[in-house]
Amino acid sequence: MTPHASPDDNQSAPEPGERRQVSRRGVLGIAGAGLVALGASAATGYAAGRRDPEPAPASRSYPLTGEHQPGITTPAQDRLHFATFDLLTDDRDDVVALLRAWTAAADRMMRGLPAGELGPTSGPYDAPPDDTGETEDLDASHLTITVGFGPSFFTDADGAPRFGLDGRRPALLEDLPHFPADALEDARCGGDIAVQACADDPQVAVHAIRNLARLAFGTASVRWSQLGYGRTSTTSTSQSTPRNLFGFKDGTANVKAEEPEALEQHVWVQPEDAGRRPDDATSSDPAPDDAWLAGGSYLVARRIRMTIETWDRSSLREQETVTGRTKASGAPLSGGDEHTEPDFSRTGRDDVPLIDPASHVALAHPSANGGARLLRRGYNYTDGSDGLGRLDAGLFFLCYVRDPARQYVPMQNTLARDDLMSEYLRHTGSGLWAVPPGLPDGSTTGGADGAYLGQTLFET
Ligand SMILES: C=CC1=C(C)c2cc3[nH]c(cc4nc(cc5[nH]c(cc1n2)c(C)c5CCC(=O)O)C(CCC(=O)O)=C4C)c(C)c3C=C
Ligand SMILES: [Fe+2]
Repeated sequence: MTPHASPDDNQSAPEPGERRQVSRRGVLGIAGAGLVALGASAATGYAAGRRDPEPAPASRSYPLTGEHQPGITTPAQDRLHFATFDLLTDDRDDVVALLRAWTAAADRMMRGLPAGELGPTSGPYDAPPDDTGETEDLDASHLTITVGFGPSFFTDADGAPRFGLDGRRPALLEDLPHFPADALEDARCGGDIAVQACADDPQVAVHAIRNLARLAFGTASVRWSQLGYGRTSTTSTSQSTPRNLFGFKDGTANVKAEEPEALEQHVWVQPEDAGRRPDDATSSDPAPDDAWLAGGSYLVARRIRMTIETWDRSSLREQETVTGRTKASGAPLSGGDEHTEPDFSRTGRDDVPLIDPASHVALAHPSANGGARLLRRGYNYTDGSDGLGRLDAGLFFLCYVRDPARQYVPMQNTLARDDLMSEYLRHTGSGLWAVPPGLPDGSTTGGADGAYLGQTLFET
């Protein structure tokens, strides 16, 4: 489906949990029929009593509610707009009001509705519209919005608590350590709040972030953002494996939605994790009061530039050795097909291992990481060229884990130190956020009583 194709041109069959829906304009057309009868006209400058449409039956739409936030195990969509925000206020009530407003808007946009109740053209003529309008003729396009809180959300630069959240910061939510060869740019790191918007239409993903930024005006501002295309992972067995910009299948051995035990073990923060400190913690501080995160997860983002031109001049043999898999089918070099488990003990001529022990797959495999796995959800990115005619392109690596200190940090240390692939990579952006659980099924959003993302942090 092209970005502006008719919503009837569904790109994919409905997924489990999907709703059927018409486009925003279609939904509003139904609601707006009454407006015509009332003689209402946007040109007169009045929004004459538009009803908030019923929860729209949707195609290509996922619900915001559920035990976990959407956008984690949801089948990875093809487009990403990721943004981080810094809060401009010291007032806890302002933060809660922002989270309420964002939740209501996210709920609406994920249903394929405008961000606000009036929409782009039916509000007061002399006020800014409560939706920016560029998705008027588009459906929900599988939009998911996922929100996380960074270390700086909880504590300021001097370590003092913010927003009355004393003791509420999970001990595992620390700035990531420096890794060998990191080339991080400050303007692509951190942020009090991260928002991941994924959709199958780039205009829908960008619209979501744009409207959340508009709603945040005066309370939070965008710190940095990243567009991504071409998912580089599969989060469901129903999906085919895509390719990254090195041309290799990426996402084969990912944790998938159909592995409930693996998700509990590797992705979802468990109730018994409350109060946990990293294994190397020496602090005598009291255990954190972080039971609010149960059912949530941790999100790691890394903007990884690939030195494409160097890669493109390397031989196929070198590319496959570095990766540990074949370029054609994605099968491990030890044999079999894409989904065959790698056999690291298998040797070839002169007893040399068929999979190089320093290959990416050998070093990222659970057997080299104490059994740790990640739920990867990355995207390709291309941000034009640098001043030297080289593509500024790579992988915007996103992963969700239950414990960043035990899962991501040691793996990244190993890869940065020993991975043959690291010669072709440069990490330029980074961040870690705690992603609160989802909204209970059946919750309503909006208004003073509505449920909101992060409610367990502020109200339990
Ligand atoms: C710290 C974690 C990881 C980073 C950073 C990372 C970067 C990165 N990866 C590729 C390409 C591939 N990765 C593959 C597998 C794979 N990668 C990680 C972790 C990180 N990758 C894991 C945990 C795994 C799975 C290992 C396993 O269980 O076997 C693959 C193989 C196909 C697959 O299973 O997905 C490729 C290809 C790039 C290009 C890259 C940075 C730009
Ligand atoms: Fe990888």
